[in-house]
Amino acid sequence: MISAYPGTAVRAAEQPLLDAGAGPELMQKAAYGLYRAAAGLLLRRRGRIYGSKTVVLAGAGNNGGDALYAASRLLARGSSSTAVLTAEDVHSAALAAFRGRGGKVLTLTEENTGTVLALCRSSDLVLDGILGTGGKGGLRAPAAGLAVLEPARLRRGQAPAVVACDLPSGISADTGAAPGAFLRADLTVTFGAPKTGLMAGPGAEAAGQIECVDIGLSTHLEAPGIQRLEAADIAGLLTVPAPGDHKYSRGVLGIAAGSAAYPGAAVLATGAALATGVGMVRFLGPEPVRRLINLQHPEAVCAESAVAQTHVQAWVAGPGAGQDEDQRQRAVDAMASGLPAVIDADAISAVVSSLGPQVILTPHAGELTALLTNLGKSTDRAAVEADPLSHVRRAADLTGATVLLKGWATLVAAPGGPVYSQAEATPWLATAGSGDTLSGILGALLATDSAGPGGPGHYARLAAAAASIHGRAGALSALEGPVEASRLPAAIRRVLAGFLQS
Ligand SMILES: NC(=O)C1=CN([C@@H]2O[C@H](COP(=O)(O)OP(=O)(O)OC[C@H]3O[C@@H](n4cnc5c(N)ncnc54)[C@H](OP(=O)(O)O)[C@@H]3O)[C@@H](O)[C@H]2O)[C@@H](O)CC1
Ligand SMILES: Nc1ncnc2c1ncn2[C@@H]1O[C@H](COP(=O)(O)OP(=O)(O)O)[C@@H](O)[C@H]1O
Ligand SMILES: [K+]
Repeated sequence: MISAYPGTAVRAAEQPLLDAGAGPELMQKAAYGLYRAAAGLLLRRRGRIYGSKTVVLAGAGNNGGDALYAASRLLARGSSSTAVLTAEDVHSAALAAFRGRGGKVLTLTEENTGTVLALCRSSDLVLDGILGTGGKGGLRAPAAGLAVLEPARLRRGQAPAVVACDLPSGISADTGAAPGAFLRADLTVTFGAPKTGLMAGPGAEAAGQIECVDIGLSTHLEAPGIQRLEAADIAGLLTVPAPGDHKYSRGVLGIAAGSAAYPGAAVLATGAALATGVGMVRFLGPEPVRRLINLQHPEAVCAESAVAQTHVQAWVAGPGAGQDEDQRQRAVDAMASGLPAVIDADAISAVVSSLGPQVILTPHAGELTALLTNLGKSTDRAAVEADPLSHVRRAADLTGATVLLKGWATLVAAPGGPVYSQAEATPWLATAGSGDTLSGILGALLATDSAGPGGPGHYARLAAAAASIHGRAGALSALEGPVEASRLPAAIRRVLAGFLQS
């Protein structure tokens, strides 16, 4: 499990160490970690550090100091380096060390921004030390003019590797929101602990890969703001059938999905649930959808009954339900049943407040916007996308349900906390029907959950595990070309086989 902390909490944890005079030592530890990561990247990209070209973007604070000290170490290994100062005063000792190793220095102005961008683009590595946890708002001029710099991962052809020092400059270390211009990185080397701003919203997209350098803060940190499940955590959440099990004891999942208008969503949710592994799927829906389900999945047991007459351990309701009134009623009944229930897509419009954490809402940003607006907290999609962490927390607190907000980094908030973030996905998953398969995966995890409620955040953990399995399946599928939702179940089976063998 990876634990992330708001920038403000990390600064508070640093304070006793700073008061004890350990500031310079902490900075040297941070700079050494940054240098090691940057040197590793240079070695992977060009085989050696000697002869490489680096640019350090250095702002007024300690973030600039870290980056300048790291670049000094690269200078000592034969890299040529230019420091571009984005503020009048930068960390004087670090700048002196950089100059002492033969680094060149220039000051950024609006007039020379074009030249500096060209210098960055022709270099091997750019170290972003403009702003760290002390940043307020987006990048200001003239540094804002550097926000157009694209890191290598977003550009085919020649581009520098961009390494962010502690966090991408211009991103809120607490929320991941981008109040204005910000820089994107290939790799973020963060100090003390990952910041929550690296795991949500624009911050998660801007960070690229995340590497954490231990500078000895862990004993000073309290409750994390965001957690991220790793492979071992997910493997521990999966229920494997025991020798004495039968199909009913393994867990039966009820799926109320699809409509005459959108039958395919029901097939995708059912296929993903079966691939994740359940004792049985009981499918409820109109006759043409049932026929299609049975053609694709003969093992699904189909009926047109109501939720109250259907004995299951968990529900999925909503994918492809469209305006079908019977499916809408089934979603309402599933939410009221007290059983774990995934409420997706069109069924999210039937959500009221006073739900329990066993109800898991799975909106994308547009659906979350509509949900919050229906609950009297009017917002718009741009605001949700700019700061998804605050919005997903608000939705969980308002409804009492667990809320999974889909995106590049999928966030899951339990009412009152905790929050999980999973970012194993690929943008190739942004394809119609892919969300329906996520519902099926999560439904299967809920139906087969042998651990039961198990304390606050239990359902959020299962939802985070489902998002991770979905993301990994998407990434695996994308290795063979563009992702088709109907091919995800095969990839889900491979991902799960990997977890179960480990
Ligand atoms: N403390 C420790 O123990 C350790 C800390 N470490 C490192 O220190 C970093 C935090 O350092 P920091 O506190 O100096 O803040 P930092 O983000 O570098 O810059 C603040 C300066 O920027 C300015 N500024 C603010 N917003 C701005 C904007 N939008 N656009 C332009 N300027 C803006 C602001 O000026 P002001 O806004 O107040 O006028 C102020 O001058 C942390 O991320 C980590 O890298 C490591 O070495 C490990 C040990
Ligand atoms: N840019 C992206 N990068 C990674 N995953 C994404 C991206 N955009 C969307 N996804 C994922 O794709 C899925 C899309 O779900 P959704 O919009 O509900 O699709 P549908 O309703 O068509 O099934 C979600 O799991 C989401 O997290
Ligand atoms: K930075």
